[in-house]
Amino acid sequence: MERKRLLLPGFISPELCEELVFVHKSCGVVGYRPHVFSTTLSHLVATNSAALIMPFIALRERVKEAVEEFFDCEFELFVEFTGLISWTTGANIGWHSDDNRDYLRQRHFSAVCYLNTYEQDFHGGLFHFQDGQPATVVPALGTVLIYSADATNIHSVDEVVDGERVTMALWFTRDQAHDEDKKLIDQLMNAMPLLRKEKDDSSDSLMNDLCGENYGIAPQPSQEKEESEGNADKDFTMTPKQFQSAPGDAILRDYFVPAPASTNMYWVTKSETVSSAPRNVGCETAYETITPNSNQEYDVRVKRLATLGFHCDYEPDSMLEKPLKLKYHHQCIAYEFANILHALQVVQFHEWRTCNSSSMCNKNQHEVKNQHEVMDMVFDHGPLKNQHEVMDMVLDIERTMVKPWEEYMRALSKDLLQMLPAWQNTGSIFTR
Ligand SMILES: O=C(O)CCC(=O)C(=O)O
Ligand SMILES: [Fe+2]
Repeated sequence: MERKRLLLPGFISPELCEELVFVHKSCGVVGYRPHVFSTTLSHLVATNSAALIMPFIALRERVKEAVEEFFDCEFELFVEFTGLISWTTGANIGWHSDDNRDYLRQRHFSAVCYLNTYEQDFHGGLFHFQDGQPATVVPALGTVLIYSADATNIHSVDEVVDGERVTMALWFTRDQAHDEDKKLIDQLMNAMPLLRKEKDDSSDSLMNDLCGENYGIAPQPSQEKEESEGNADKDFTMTPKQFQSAPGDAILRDYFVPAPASTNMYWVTKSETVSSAPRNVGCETAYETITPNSNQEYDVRVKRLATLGFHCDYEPDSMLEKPLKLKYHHQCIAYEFANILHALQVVQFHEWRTCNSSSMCNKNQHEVKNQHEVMDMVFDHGPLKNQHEVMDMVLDIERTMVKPWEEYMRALSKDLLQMLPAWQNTGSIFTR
């Protein structure tokens, strides 16, 4: 019988699953159907977060190779779509095949990568094939499900009844005209500020720092010396040896500060509501969980921050894209974020790295103190001396949260800048 589906448990490491969930929870927008959120690679590039495509690249390539091997079509496929998709309470999909619309006919194979686990992270959301085996797929962190996108694989997904079900969806095509890589490479070449033709001396200097001699940019010792002296009081999170010439803040910000998409892409409306304007929601409004309540409208970024205890006062239309400060419960935090997306990325990054979820925390329990516990200790308990110590450790948001995030983004940016010329030359996105 012709092969039509394959289940690969444990295909993705727990660490990578958690990293991709971090990307989704800090960058995702409202999806194509109610209760669904999505993060496409092209959206990451468009919101000045191109570095965050890096965690996808090797996995995307490995899944493509697994699909080609299983369906015996080595070197014939192109990735047509890559995206993180999450389903919250109420989301479901009835019987369908993945190529069931005229504009989807180019989709030949599907891969669903499960990034979290049934009955641990969400309830409901089981996957079913209409006929054949397996009849039901139970989503489990790290599992990849591969199937042909045609009518031999009619499937459905039960309604999610609680929590947030996160996947990476990939579609593959034999039709080069629908190759996602080419479009992404073009978009990257236009979006990366330091690769633009009009780049100035300071961007050359940053390129040198990030990429060494890969770009053939001559070092500028005298200028570097001046710059590093001029920025002597600034710590850009690199050791002096790695990073002798600190670039100007403006360039660094160009690199790392995300640029939000339009507000309506983050705004979840009541499905019944047709045209009401977004409500002005103050920071005291309770947003305990991402699980949407059909009676509420909300900005998904504000809600995700609130889920982790961080609140901001804002006017939906104007303030979120401007510099803003957060409160942790009722305590003001002095650090000013460039915009709400910046705040969300930093907070979600810290949550991921100090997380309470599966693998990492189990491994590092004695080393990593849960953010919430520490914060609660700061504000509610403990002798004053200890409070000060903990305050020093935690409330210095810039040092404990912003800088580690910058360091992570810098490392990814470096990898991206190093890969981009090869991607451009070959017209395809690959790691090796
Ligand atoms: O998330 C899943 O398990 C499958 C989703 C699906 O069928 C689709 O997006 O077409
Ligand atoms: Fe589907």
